[in-house]
Amino acid sequence: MRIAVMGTGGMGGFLGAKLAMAGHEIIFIARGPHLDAIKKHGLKLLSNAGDIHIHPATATEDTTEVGAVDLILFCVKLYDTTAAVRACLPMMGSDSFILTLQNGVESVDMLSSVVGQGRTIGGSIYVSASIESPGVITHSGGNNTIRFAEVDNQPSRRTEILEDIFTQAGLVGIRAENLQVMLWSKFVLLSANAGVGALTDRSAAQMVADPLVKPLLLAAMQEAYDVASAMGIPLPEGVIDRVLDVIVSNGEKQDLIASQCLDLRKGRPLELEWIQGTLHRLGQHYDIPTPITSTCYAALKRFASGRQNP
Ligand SMILES: NC(=O)C1=CN([C@@H]2O[C@H](COP(=O)(O)OP(=O)(O)OC[C@H]3O[C@@H](n4cnc5c(N)ncnc54)[C@H](OP(=O)(O)O)[C@@H]3O)[C@@H](O)[C@H]2O)C=CC1
Ligand SMILES: CC(C)(CO)C(=O)C(=O)O
Repeated sequence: MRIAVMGTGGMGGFLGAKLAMAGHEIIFIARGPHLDAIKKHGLKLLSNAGDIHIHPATATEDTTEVGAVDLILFCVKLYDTTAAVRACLPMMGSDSFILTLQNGVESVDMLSSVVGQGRTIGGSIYVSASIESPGVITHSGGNNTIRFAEVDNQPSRRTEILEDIFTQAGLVGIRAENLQVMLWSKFVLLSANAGVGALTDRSAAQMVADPLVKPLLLAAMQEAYDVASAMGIPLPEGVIDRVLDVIVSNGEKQDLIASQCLDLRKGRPLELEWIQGTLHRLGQHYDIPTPITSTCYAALKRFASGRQNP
């Protein structure tokens, strides 16, 4: 397949490298020194599961020179969404579709408002990956599972294709039965991990192992669960236990550290508005108290635009 990776960072670099190894034609959309390094030296993925070096790698910032692709993996930070989705338009032919792997629960709607309904599939992924240095991605943990669903929740040729390409690339691609349940199940993990993790500077497994922090993590997960329930999203009852299983079974070496925690350490902008901000606002709207989430939101807000000297 001809696949464009819009945003070759932690997530896009990880997935793009895996799919390139499986034989797909990957066009890495990147910018700045990272783009220069990929053009010169290729893209390196450093991972406990085995390092990969894609060299030469096709990379560009200019999406008008790419032509139509079959699939776009949408992997930019939420604050870059509007500009990046507009830049996807020149790469979209009549059958092209987008799989968004952005965190949060609003990405599909944000993309659809630009590319039109029915072009975007929602996805969620349970891995930790980040840009180590220009041209180099580190994959530090997670279970390599990617779930995805059409907006109407129906199986489709497109979800079959995604199952095939991810599985052939050594990942686990699973069609979810319900988009909102899929997104909110991850949001239960993400909002707690990203909020309490960034405030305490800890990975998920470290928080679970700390008797002072674990109750905060669990309370934050419960808040997301309660907001979802108030919205009528039927999350399975044992979802928090399942999330804890994912965290604990990964162990220290394959630990899930929140990308927001890594971004805070590096002084980068945060996705706070679409994670803690969204949950805080929904809690207020549905009259569900979210004290842990709202505290994280308030405390992290001054770092949301990034810091000059981290
Ligand atoms: N990293 C992770 O472990 C996980 C991340 N996610 C989600 O995936 C999404 C991506 O996160 P992550 O991979 O961490 O982000 P990164 O910041 O690592 O990567 C995004 C990359 O896209 C580049 N970019 C942004 N806009 C453009 C553009 N218009 N043209 C070219 N390049 C562009 C950025 O460049 P620049 O640096 O110059 O801004 C950056 O290199 C987020 O929503 C995140 O929450 C989900 C699961 C896990
Ligand atoms: C690591 C993980 C899976 C959960 O926090 C994530 O999606 C993120 O932090 O971006």
